Amino acid sequence: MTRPVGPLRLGVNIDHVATVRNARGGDTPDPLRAARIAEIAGADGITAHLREDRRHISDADIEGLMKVLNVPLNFEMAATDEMQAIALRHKPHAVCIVPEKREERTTEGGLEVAREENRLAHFIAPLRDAGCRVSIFIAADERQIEAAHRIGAQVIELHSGAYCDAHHEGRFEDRDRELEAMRQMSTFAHDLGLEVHVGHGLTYETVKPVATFPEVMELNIGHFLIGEAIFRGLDPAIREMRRLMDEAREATAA
Ligand SMILES: CC(=O)[C@@H](O)[C@H](O)COP(=O)(O)O
Ligand SMILES: NCC(=O)COP(=O)(O)O
Repeated sequence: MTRPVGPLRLGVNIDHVATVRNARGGDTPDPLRAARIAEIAGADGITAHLREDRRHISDADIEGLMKVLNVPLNFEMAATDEMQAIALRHKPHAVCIVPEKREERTTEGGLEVAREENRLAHFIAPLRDAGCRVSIFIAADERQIEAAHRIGAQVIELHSGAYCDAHHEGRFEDRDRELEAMRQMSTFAHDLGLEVHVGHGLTYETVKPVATFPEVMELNIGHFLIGEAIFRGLDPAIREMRRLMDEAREATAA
C-alpha cells in the first residue's frame, strides 16, 4: 500500500485545563476558552476525555464543546454503557475508546482489545452507525491492532507514553525500541486500512520523530501543552508544537 505523507493533524487535549479548574471548583480556567484559543493557534481538533470519575472534564464541558467547536471533537471514553449513551446523545466526530482504572494517575496502557473482541465489536457498532469515527487507544502491538481491525474500528491511536517516559528518564535504548515499535506498527495498521494516530505524553522533545512516520495522520497532545501554557501562554505553546510537527513532516516529504 502507498505510504502517505499528507499533512499531520494536531488534536489539542484540554483535559488538564479542567484539572486546574476542578482543584478549586468554580468555573475557571474554562476548558471551552482553551478550546477556542487552540482553534485559533492551529489545532485541527480538540480532544477531551470524560473519565468515569469526572476528575477533569465534566458532562457540561462535553455539552459545551459540542455547541461551540468549529473543529472536530475527539471524545475519549471508557467502554461502558454510561459513556456509550453520552456519545450517542452528542454524536461527536470521533470516539476514542480508552482503558480506565480508578486508581491510575493517567492512562497507563492501551486497551486490551484482543481479550474483549466480541464485547467491543458490539459496543462500537452503534457508535459507527451514529456516524462517529471509532478510534481505539492501544499499545504498538500487532495482536491488538489486528483485533481493533476485526472489531470494525476505523482508527487506532498508538499510546506513546512508554516512548516519552523513556526519553525523559534518559533510558535511550528503551526509547528507541518503543519508537521503532510505533514506526513498524503504524505501517502495519495502515496496511490493514486503519487510520493511525499517536498520543500521550508527547512534548517538544519527543514530537518530531513521531511526526516523521508517514502513516500517522494525527497527534493528540494535552498535558505538556497545558503545562507549557503556564510559562508562555496557550496560543504560543500550541503554535510551537505545530511548528515542530510541520518542520518534521516537511523534512519527511522532501
Ligand atoms: C487517553 C489518554 O491518553 C489520556 O491522555 C487522557 O486523555 C488524558 O487524561 P488523563 O491524564 O486523565 O489520562
Ligand atoms: N490521547 C492522548 C491525548 O489526548 C493527550 O495525552 P497527553 O498529552 O495529555 O498525555
